[in-house]
Amino acid sequence: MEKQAHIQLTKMEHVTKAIIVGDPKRVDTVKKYLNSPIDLTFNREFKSVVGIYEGENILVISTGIGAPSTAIAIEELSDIGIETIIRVGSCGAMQKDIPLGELVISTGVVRDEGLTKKYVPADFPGVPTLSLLAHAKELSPHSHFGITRSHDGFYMADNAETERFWSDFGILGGDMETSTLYVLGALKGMRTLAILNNVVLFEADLNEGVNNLVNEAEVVAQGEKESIELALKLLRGDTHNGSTK
Ligand SMILES: O=P(O)(O)O[C@H]1O[C@H](CO)[C@@H](O)[C@H]1O
Ligand SMILES: O=c1cc[nH]c(=O)[nH]1
Repeated sequence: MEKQAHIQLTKMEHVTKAIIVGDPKRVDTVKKYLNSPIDLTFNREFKSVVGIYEGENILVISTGIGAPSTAIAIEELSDIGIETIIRVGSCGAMQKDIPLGELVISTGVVRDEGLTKKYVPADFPGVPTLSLLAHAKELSPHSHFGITRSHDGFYMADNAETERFWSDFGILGGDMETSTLYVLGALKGMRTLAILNNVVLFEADLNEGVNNLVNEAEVVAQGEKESIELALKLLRGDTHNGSTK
């Protein structure tokens, strides 16, 4: 099998489970939790490592920011035999009562980005795999479970207004990749879940929050740690026996 054009990976024996992250730097953070990790590739925004967590082979790969590069990663991961993907991402809270460093687990997603509509109309729901979601609730009952929104950017003039609009419907948090994961995952028969670490308080300064993440400020670093540990436990317990749901 030839290498996939962007992720530059080919099928690996007994590797069917993956963690995706936005930031290539987070791949190295997840790597610390794996036994016998092997650096694979770093092409464009797609950095990858494979290693073992409690006997399970786990591929970790970055997607970069946003729907297009995430869709490319998911397509190519599907082509190399990945069946289960958990996103370990960051988000901005869209409700006042979600503190920094707490986890938002997306039970469904508003598809407010452009890319997935090129695959399937907006009426198609963006939802995770029920068994992964139920297991996450069991392992992390204190996390915030609810609907999230994926978007295409922050710097539009009406961004604050748009966020308030969606917040009023009870949306918990915003990111840029979950809808792509859920929609493409469903279309491709993959098993998916998104776990998001809150790095920006609702209506607070985006720069400050995202800089906290970049600088590994303690409160968001703790959330990142929890999200990684939860994803690994879920992947470890994910016994799908060839079934996609
Ligand atoms: O931290 P990651 O996983 O990249 O997730 C969030 O952070 C980026 C924006 O700062 C977007 O990719 C958004 O989805
Ligand atoms: O506010 C935020 C922070 C991270 N990622 C987002 O998409 N939004």
